[in-house]
Amino acid sequence: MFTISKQFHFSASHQLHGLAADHPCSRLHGHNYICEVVLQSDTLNSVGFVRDYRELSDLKNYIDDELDHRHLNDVLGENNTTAELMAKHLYDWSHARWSEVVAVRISETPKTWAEYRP
Ligand SMILES: Nc1nc2c(c(=O)[nH]1)N=C([C@H](O)[C@H](O)COP(=O)(O)OP(=O)(O)OP(=O)(O)O)CN2
Ligand SMILES: [Zn+2]
Repeated sequence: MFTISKQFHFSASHQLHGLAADHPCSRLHGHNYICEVVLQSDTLNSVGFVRDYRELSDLKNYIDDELDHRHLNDVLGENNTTAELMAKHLYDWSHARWSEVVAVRISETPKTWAEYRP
């Protein structure tokens, strides 16, 4: 099995709901996010790629246009904007385009990662 991944960086604000009132993440705040998309395949194309990293540029465009420097609560509607749910959102978006996508990981801080892998 071959595994490749690529990271996409963006900055955005959010506010989590359902937490204790004194939880800092109940307040409006922001992160420098990293989205890492993971692709796997048993086979390689004629060049030797699972998929050309450059073919993932539509995800970069989506992140730049729809998520970067935006308020994620507005983008995701009523949904909470936890890292777990952001990973699921970006997995669904990516897997619909590239069948080799098996997981998406989201980092909000240098110490944290959340992964969605069905
Ligand atoms: N399982 C999850 N826990 C938390 C999430 C999340 O998305 N999933 N999100 C947050 C906050 O939005 C934010 O990520 C803060 O995280 P935290 O680790 O508390 O960040 P700090 O820099 O304040 O942590 P330190 O321990 O002070 O370094 C919270 N939890
Ligand atoms: Zn946060």
